[in-house]
Amino acid sequence: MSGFDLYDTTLRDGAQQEGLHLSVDDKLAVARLLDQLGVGFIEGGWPGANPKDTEFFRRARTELVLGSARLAAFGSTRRAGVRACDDPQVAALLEAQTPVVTLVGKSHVRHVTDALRTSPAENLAMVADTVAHLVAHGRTVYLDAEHFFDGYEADPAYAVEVVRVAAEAGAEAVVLCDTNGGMLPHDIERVVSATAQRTGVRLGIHCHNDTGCAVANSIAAVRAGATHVQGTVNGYGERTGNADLIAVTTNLQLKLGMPLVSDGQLAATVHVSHAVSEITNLPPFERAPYVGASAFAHKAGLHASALRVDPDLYQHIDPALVGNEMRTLVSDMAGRASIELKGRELGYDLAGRPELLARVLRRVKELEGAGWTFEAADASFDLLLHEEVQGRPAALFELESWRVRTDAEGSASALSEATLELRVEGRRQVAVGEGNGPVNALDHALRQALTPAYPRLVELELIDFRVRILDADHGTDATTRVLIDTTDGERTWTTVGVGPNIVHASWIALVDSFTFGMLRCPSRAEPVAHAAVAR
Ligand SMILES: CC(=O)SCCNC(=O)CCNC(=O)[C@H](O)C(C)(C)COP(=O)(O)OP(=O)(O)OC[C@H]1O[C@@H](n2cnc3c(N)ncnc32)[C@H](O)[C@@H]1OP(=O)(O)O
Ligand SMILES: CC(=O)C(=O)O
Repeated sequence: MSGFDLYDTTLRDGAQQEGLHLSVDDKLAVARLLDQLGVGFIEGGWPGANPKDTEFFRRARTELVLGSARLAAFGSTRRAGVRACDDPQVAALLEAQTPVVTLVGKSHVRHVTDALRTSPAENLAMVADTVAHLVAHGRTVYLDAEHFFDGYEADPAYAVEVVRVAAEAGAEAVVLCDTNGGMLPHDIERVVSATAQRTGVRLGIHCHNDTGCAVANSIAAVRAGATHVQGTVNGYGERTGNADLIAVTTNLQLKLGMPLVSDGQLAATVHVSHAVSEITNLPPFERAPYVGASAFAHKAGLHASALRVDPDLYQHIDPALVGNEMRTLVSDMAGRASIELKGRELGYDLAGRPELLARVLRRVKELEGAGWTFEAADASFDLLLHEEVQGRPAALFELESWRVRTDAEGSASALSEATLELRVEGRRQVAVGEGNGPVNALDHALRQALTPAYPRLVELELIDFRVRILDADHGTDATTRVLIDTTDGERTWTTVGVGPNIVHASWIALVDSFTFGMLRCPSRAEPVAHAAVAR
């Protein structure tokens, strides 16, 4: 939409988040993803502040080919008492060779006197000189008016004067910053409206999330006239973060009807959000609006019964618009409709089979009552459903027995050995496996017994193993729940086992993991295995 800017500051303000570290390669990769999202501006960092940001801009010149986004360098207004042309920090902004420069400038009079330790008049000159200097060098300049909202409450005339001075010096827009993030939407709407009326200057908004209102505040500002909105992917940022630019953009587009990005770019938002999470190495926030794994996940039986009729009944948008999907969760809050919908997701048509649905539901509720959790273990639920549909369990083998012993010499280390006796395709086998713990030993023994019949087992890797005590007051006598995540390199699935013996619970989850991997999750090269369980 022309005349409206989506401005991303993930690489600058987002990187100010505790625990978030980006290498130059990471920054370049994130910038490419942001471009896919359709933002107009990517703020790459503060050249001159650290070698990494300087290097980012140097490499960006040759390595970063952007579609529609323009790169912005960030820095502050010149120092007090120094000419803009003599300030090395301002020079670094020009050396970054970006088409856009965003300056942070003070707009709260107490920050001028107490933090900058200069006069209000000198701060106005710092803003005006630096903007004019950069504009004279051909840059599009934005001024981030720091602490604008607090400054406006303290001294509106001064805060507004900063806006005027920046615009007169050539700033493209002045971005009003809720730097401390303490505002509520009605404060933002009032102050943005008043500032627009008093100055006639094009305004932007930059919100932090300290009241949990950064997205709402950004939207309030747009409703009050702001035509430039700043934020970060996944809401990363200093303290509690910045406005999540994905939520802001999606709300503006889908709720306020502003055509900001193409349908394809909107549908890429889940991908971009998760890909950026991979790079930042911060797990995606499951309950994130629009893009979270739980954003369209339905647990309550009543919801599922209405969703079965029409997904719109319990969803505010079609998840496909943002590249997400609806999921049904099966748990002790499920009803028959939940089982039917989950079955549909897993490829079973259970419509018109009320007895089967009731039977599965009964089993789910009983097992959940005993500590199982199917919402976290889709693969175990799939196997349960498969058993009820087929009238027999999916099984790779018939078990005769297993045992594990653990030997320790001294306290430094312990070694486990597992022995399995089982029948695979009718042939009796005895397998022995060693491991650094009982589950590892069972894993090795089971692979040894099964791999000749199921060679694809070598592709399976256990990537996570989580144990939870279900009745903490029982101490070491407690019931345990084990969840195992497994991957074959293409898909990842979770299985569950429960029991008072932690090794037994692990065995159940391990067997489900292998069974699902071999019988219910065939690789594309192995359609035969799928046919073996065809319904
Ligand atoms: C609201 C925001 O988030 S704005 C972005 C903030 N981001 C960062 O601070 C990350 C990058 N920052 C840095 O690497 C460093 O702080 C640097 C390189 C910028 C400056 O480092 P130093 O020169 O050692 O100064 P230091 O960080 O101690 O203090 C900041 C200085 O900038 C001055 N300053 C702060 N805001 C402004 C401004 N808008 N205009 C001009 N000067 C400013 C301060 O008065 C202080 O000056 P002083 O050194 O004379 O006391
Ligand atoms: C500029 C900025 O990051 C802020 O005021 O929060």
